[in-house]
Amino acid sequence: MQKIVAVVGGGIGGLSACHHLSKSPNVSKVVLLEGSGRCGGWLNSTRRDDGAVFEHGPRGVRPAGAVGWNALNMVSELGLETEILLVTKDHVASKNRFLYVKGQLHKMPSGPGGVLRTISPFSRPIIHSVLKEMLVSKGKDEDESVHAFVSRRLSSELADIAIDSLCRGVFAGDCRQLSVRSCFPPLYKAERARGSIVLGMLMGSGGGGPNVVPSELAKRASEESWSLWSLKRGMQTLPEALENSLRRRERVEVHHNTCVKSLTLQGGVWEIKLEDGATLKADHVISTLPASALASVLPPTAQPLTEQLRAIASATVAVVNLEYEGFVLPVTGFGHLVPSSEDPGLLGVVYDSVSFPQHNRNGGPTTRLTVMMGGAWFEQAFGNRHEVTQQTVLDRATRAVTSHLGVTSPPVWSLVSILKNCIPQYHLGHWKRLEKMRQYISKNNLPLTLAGASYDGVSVNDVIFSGRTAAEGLVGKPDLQSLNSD
Ligand SMILES: Cc1cc2nc3c(=O)[nH]c(=O)nc-3n(C[C@H](O)[C@H](O)[C@H](O)COP(=O)(O)OP(=O)(O)OC[C@H]3O[C@@H](n4cnc5c(N)ncnc54)[C@H](O)[C@@H]3O)c2cc1C
Ligand SMILES: C=CC1=C(C)c2cc3[nH]c(cc4nc(cc5[nH]c(cc1n2)c(C)c5CCC(=O)O)C(CCC(=O)O)=C4C)c(C)c3C=C
Repeated sequence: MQKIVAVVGGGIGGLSACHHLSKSPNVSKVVLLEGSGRCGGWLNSTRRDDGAVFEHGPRGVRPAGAVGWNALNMVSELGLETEILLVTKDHVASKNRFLYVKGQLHKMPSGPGGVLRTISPFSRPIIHSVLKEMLVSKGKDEDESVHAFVSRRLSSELADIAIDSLCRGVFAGDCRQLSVRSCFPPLYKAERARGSIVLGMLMGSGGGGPNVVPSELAKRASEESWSLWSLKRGMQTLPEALENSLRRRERVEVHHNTCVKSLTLQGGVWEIKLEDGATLKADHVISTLPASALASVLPPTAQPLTEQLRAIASATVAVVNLEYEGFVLPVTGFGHLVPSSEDPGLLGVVYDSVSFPQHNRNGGPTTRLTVMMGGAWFEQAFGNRHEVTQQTVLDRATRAVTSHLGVTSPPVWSLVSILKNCIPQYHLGHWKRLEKMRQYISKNNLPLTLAGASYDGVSVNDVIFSGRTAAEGLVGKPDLQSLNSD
């Protein structure tokens, strides 16, 4: 039977779901419902007339692994190969990543030399913890915080400084609350399978990952050792290209400014009420809304599900894009992260003009930086997120650039964005929550699939893959003949 499928939420997850649904002959209609005036969600780039590009959300995607290949395959299908900007593994932005500890920048140890020697801010060579790790017995708990896991297996110093910072630079979150099982599945699986992270990395943890056939572009990324990619006109180019491609398909409708107000199931069919009072029907809903937003539109009868959805927290991040005249940085690299013990409210600074100088304005040299603040510490740093002023946030960012990087000149351009609830927090027990929710959906035969950043990974790659998994779970994998059938 052919189905009408509604995809709710037009971020990169929803667009990816539609992209894959649109390849299937088993779907009679795909309707994408996006509440805001544009698709793309957190993929949001400001493009200035003078050629400068500033990212408010993601600024780089990793090309590695099956999910990395899958995203590059989509880039290739959209004909965006010539738009790619890349950073290779031998580029300074890949080699130099810094931590700001005790008022100073420290280059993160890399390569054999970095692991064998004592490198500040660490008090002993990392190799000590790595060798000891293989002798530490397996944990007994079904889940553990990232901090507890790393303290137990490696060292509390690595957990306090390096892992604390890493969790702030991926989840804007607190490693004492985040789950190792859900945030870093390869570490958890390595311990389960081999009793050691090191042995798991060396010998593999079994189970394998998803099977993705690499496109020529994905193969190129491996052969040329890319570590990160972006797009010439910014990451927003990707949702724009996806949306344009969907609009060319007869069976797909894309709606902006279409906020879903409620979902009610009647006789196995969803009735979707929109904020403007209109309703539409769908045989199946793929939700890529943040978990709490989905909870607020589901019917009261789905209370066991909404309770679990509401428990998936999210963090607010203040993002400040800054542009300076000339080259003002004392070091060169991807950027620096700040551990929570140093300054809880200041997550770190990305040196955008080092990784992607192509995004600098035309004409004279400039330095582009992004200061990220808040996250799990937002209220502690700024108070109520609805009341904080742009000036307060800007002042805090420019002060950090002065004290961390010695930049005394004022920025020539700046833009402040408060990204409310922008990044899900996979707290301890997240896996159990997912299991409960999916069991509830299956037991109650709800024609509903959960996709997007709230569940199985927050990276752009993970979210694109979640859209594909949701689509293929519903309509199966496409056969080659049905591709481009519209
Ligand atoms: C500051 C920042 C930096 C990041 N950096 C990176 C990075 O460098 N690399 C990387 O891989 N990832 C990065 N990420 C993560 C990644 O960008 C996100 O996890 C991903 O974009 C989330 O996509 P999504 O489709 O799941 O959700 P969203 O982008 O949140 O999309 C959900 C959509 O649903 C819509 N919506 C909400 N409610 C309704 C409703 N009721 N009805 C209809 N529509 C609704 C919203 O308007 C939105 O468009 C970053 C994220 C942030 C915030
Ligand atoms: C809201 C979440 C994020 C904040 C805040 C953030 C800040 C931040 N990140 C870096 C450095 C890197 N981030 C990288 C990838 C990456 N960043 C986020 C989210 C936030 N970053 C995500 C979800 C991802 C994807 C992770 C993945 O699994 O692919 C990377 C590249 C990855 C790598 O090669 O290690 C870097 C580098 C800084 C300096 C920073 C400052 C606050």
